Amino acid sequence: MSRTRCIALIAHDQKKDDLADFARRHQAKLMNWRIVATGTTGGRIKDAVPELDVTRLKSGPLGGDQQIGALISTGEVDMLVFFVDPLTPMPHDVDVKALMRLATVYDIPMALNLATADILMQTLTA
Ligand SMILES: O=C(CO)COP(=O)(O)O
Repeated sequence: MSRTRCIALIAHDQKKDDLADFARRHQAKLMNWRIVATGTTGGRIKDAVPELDVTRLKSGPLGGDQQIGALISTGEVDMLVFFVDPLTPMPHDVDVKALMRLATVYDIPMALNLATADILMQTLTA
């Protein structure tokens, strides 16, 4: 039997409202996925849609991006939605870059903004 597919959801602070709204709008499809999220983002998703299966990892600046990168490298994450804030300097910018690099290395679908994430969700049959 195949395992439940896993999507990683992350948003920088200025984009968390957008991601909470994204989770609400795509709730029906996301219900079929296991979700992993960085700490604060995961809390916001749970608040927005309590029915979703969300595993919260560490907050991004404390290693959460790296944890998600590790899960990608072990084949446990099938898709990445990461609403990045391009206008704010981040102390953990190197971690953000490393995560995007691993998503590219392992060739998993990766959406870095709302428009692309919406298109990605539309391609999912369930
Ligand atoms: O900083 C982040 C991603 O780089 C997100 O972390 P939080 O979800 O803990 O805010």
